[in-house]
Amino acid sequence: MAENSGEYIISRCGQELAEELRAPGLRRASRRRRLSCHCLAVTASALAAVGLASEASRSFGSSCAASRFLPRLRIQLAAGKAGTNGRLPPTVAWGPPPEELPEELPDLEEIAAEAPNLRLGVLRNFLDLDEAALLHRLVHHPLAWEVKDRHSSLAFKHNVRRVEAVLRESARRLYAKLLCTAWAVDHRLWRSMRPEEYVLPQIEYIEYDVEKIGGEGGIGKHTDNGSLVSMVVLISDPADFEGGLNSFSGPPQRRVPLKPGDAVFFYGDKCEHWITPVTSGRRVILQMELQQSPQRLAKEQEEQRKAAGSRGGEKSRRGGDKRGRR
Ligand SMILES: O=C(O)CCC(=O)C(=O)O
Ligand SMILES: [Fe+2]
Repeated sequence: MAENSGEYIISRCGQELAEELRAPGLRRASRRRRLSCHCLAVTASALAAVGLASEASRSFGSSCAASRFLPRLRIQLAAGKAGTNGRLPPTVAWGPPPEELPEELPDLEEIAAEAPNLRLGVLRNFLDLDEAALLHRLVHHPLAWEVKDRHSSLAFKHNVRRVEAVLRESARRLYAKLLCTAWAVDHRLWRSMRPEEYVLPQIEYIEYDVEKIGGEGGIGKHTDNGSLVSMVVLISDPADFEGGLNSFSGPPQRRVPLKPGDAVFFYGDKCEHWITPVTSGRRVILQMELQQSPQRLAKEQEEQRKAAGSRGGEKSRRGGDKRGRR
């Protein structure tokens, strides 16, 4: 196995990373030197983050400065589909640094529920005006792309652009703040993220613009399937729209009015949520979901299949009456 091939790197990073790197594609592409600079940089930083900095620079050259990325992020290259310039930026995994504990979050307001998984966390003034302005600018960047991936059974009227790649590349401090805070909130409220596992962050700029949509905006009751931690931050002025109140199933059912910059965190996969219709104006939010790894999802589904089998063929949770968003 040649030292500088993707295969070598993959063998050093272990089976899980190999799957995420989609080994054959990476090997072919790196041999022909046809991976985009962006992909190379992400790959290089992935290697640096798992302690293979010298391999990263040997394999991809010093032009892909691994140090451009936050060293505490464990990064992996995942699937790329058609999108920006015919390719979507790769999904990049994140895992909490094993040796660090999350911040204490003294300002976190906890909103109780009967079941621990339905607890909510609110951080007032989580993002400031400059951070909101940065988001309004970056959403027009070529690394942000439009998605239409909501489940067909879900009632929604809004426009969505994915921004995790542009945040990772151009607003690293903000990107790290979102992830580290979500990790800390999870640690306090649900402990759904396991320290040795990674998550796949999906960050979306979502706009409900009644004029643009040609009617009321909104999203019906749903769960964010596979999301261990979901976050919604209001980044427009409530004076600019009517309706759009964040609501969560209980017991007890809760409504969480947000002011600009306020964030609400919830266990997306478990806690049903929706907003009241946006009846006029324009409401904009930043939403983040920390999706569980495909390995964990497969394991969970297998356990559910087994449990359903032992209960005599009852439908699995995901195959039941959940209104999955995707
Ligand atoms: O607009 C919101 O506040 C919530 C959006 C949401 O839950 C979603 O897009 O999954
Ligand atoms: Fe949602």
